[in-house]
Amino acid sequence: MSFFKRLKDKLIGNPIEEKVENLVEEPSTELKLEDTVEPVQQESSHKEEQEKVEESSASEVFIDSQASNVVEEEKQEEVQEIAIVEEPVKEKKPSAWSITQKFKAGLEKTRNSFTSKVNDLVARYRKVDEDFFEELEDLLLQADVGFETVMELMDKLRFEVQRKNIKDTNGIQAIISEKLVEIYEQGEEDLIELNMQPNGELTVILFVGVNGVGKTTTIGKLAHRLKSEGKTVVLAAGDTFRAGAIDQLQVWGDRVGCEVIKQSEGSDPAAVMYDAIRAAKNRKADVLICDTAGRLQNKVNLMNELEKVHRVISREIPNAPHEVLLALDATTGQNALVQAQTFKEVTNVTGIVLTKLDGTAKGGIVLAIRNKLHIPVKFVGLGEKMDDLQPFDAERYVYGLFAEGLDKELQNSEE
Ligand SMILES: Nc1nc2c(ncn2[C@@H]2O[C@H](COP(=O)(O)OP(=O)(O)OP(=O)(O)O)[C@@H](O)[C@H]2O)c(=O)[nH]1
Repeated sequence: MSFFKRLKDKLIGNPIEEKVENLVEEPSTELKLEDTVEPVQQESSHKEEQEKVEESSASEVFIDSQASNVVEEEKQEEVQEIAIVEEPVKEKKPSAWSITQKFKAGLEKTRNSFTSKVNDLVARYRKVDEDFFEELEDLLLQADVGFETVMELMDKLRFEVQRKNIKDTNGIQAIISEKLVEIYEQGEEDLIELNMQPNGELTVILFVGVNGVGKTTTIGKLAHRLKSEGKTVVLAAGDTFRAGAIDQLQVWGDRVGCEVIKQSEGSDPAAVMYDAIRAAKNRKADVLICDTAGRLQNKVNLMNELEKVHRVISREIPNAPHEVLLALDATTGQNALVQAQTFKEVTNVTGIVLTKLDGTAKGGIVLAIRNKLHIPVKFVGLGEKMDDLQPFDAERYVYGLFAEGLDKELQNSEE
């Protein structure tokens, strides 16, 4: 299958199949959205409306009107059918296209800065030559893509241009996109999924990262995501150091509808973890998400604290924590790489959550992180809303970088 056909399938999904899936899996969603007044669910309702708009704009571009009529009719039947079901279980799955739109919106700053410069370059040069490559190299470095990745990409581009005997700079964005996905995905496609425990066993996720990167917000968003998948989530307020951290997590717990296990400020985080594991097991929860303090100023303290927390958790549940997610703020650029290096030295980080990707024009940092640290970026923060935390997806990311340039290629790709 060609790159663009694969990209198209991924980005827009199959709207009709998605409707059928939602009908089978989540029969009570519409009732929940109409009948409840909780803030979380109101937000979901808003999200639904947004998705309808987004889906219809996707239809304009990619789906013929007949297919979208079928979807519309099915949707109406669905509302009538499910009005009699009472207990909501899961939220309706967002469509593939609505997730793609989130990446597009979240990467707007990067697109406006980096991609518009690429467009200028293409307009100025018209012909692919060494000077063109050199300027492109500079642009990629400015977008924080990282030296090694840029070099690898440039080698691949030169090779491809030669192989296909490409002379014209038009369409170079499409080739850059293809090569970026290739570089990102090489050899490590499966690592984006969270390591969830089977058979209803408790999954423990430990969050680490310095203060201010958006750790608490991310924990709240992840809890919301897991809850909307039908999981029971408990939160552990393990940041007992920063003033207000416990209350802030409690606010998120209330918003999302999760129990928060906490002690007073200044208490031992390991003791909080112990209580939290007991509580989560008693409640037969599926997931326990643990906040921790991010004191980077003193590496020895940080190491001791995380070691103790680890020890307590794995004494209660062998092999836990199942994930250690490092929250990094994308707007801090290269500094995020330095933080990651330090955390990597003190604990076994299994994945990165890159927050505030929507707030930077240097979204290339995703590629630098992957290349420098060899730790998968599992989630990206694409905005402040509850559902703006998305599993990282290389194809959607690349689409977010070159959306306008790629739309034409996608439309022309084989059906
Ligand atoms: N635009 C945007 N803002 C975000 C994102 N993630 C978090 N934020 C915002 O960043 C700010 C800081 O997030 P918090 O979770 O409160 O982080 P903190 O309390 O300063 O510190 P920690 O919890 O220790 O990281 C808040 O205003 C969040 O709404 C994101 O992905 N995009």
